[in-house]
Amino acid sequence: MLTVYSDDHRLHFGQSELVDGKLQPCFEMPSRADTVLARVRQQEIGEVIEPKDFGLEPILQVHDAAYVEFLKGAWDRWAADGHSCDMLPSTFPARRLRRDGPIPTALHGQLGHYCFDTEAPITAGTWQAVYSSAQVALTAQDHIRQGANTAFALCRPPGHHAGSDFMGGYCFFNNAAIVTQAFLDQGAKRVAILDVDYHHGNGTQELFYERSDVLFASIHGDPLVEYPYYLGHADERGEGEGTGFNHNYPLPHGTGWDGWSAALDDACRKIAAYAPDALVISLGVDTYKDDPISKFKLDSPDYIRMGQRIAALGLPTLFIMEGGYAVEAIGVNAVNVLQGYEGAA
Ligand SMILES: NCCCNCCCCCC(O)(O)C(F)(F)F
Ligand SMILES: [Zn+2]
Repeated sequence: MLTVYSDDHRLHFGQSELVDGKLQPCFEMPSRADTVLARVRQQEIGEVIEPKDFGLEPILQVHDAAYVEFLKGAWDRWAADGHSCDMLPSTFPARRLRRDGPIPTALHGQLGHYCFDTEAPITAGTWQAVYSSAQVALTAQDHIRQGANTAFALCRPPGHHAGSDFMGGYCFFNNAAIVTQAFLDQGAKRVAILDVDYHHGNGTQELFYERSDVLFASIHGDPLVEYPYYLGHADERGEGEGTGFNHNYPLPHGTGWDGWSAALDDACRKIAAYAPDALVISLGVDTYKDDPISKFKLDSPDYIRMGQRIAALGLPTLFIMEGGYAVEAIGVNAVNVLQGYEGAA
């Protein structure tokens, strides 16, 4: 299995994550990608290549142009104002404020407009890192377009919380959505996205919610008790054209393989019935029992089973790296999915 990876991820390392009222370096740190890459190499799962540059066009098929423009110029404006620390929002358009009113000209006003939480710090290298992360995903997708059955996009920063015009939850560009749209723009009739990250892929859901050419299925911590809190319930089944093409599996804290895999089996049945031309996996491994910010109980062998179950669908499959914060185990767990998929485990 081909892996696509870029060292540019290192340009993004937030020092300001607000955890229980105190700022600390972000859990979403460079060593995450380094550990996965080391495991990919040690297990010799396949070639590792740098991304090609597909430009901004595929990103603009998913993300709002003004949002992209803001992201591209944000740090320079922040630095010009004399700042050198991470750029974080502090004011957001909550209910009954004008969310679709005039976008403020003030930098802080724009920042709050384009964020849904304080968990996507913009740093000096963030733009380059997120641009390259999207190119990593697009290069892996291109490998499948050219006939491969599968590929692994070792993306960092992740993407599934990013919507058309907002960042949040360590995410800026929605890599899974960008490659899904690329499949469709290249002629695919239907694409399924299976999000196995511990957190609901609110951005991915939002992007395709009213469409029937993308089926979205997500297995995640129940939003009643888990981030992102405000989307991801089972009653969210899509809207208009998209009704019936969105499937959420919210699960309680403490869920282990038995409960988790029952949801996986149901999601796979729905994906098989949908008969997509391609399958995109938002591969987060923060479902792991020792993950510092998550509360499921999967263990490393479970990720092999996860890969085997996904392989049984017999679809061209593109793995997109999302979350996972137990850095010592992230390599084994992520690559276990890939090896389980390939039957090598
Ligand atoms: N007390 C709740 C703190 C929540 N902090 C933010 C969690 C973000 C999770 C990001 C992720 O793992 O879903 C991604 F895949 F996008 F990286
Ligand atoms: Zn997550």
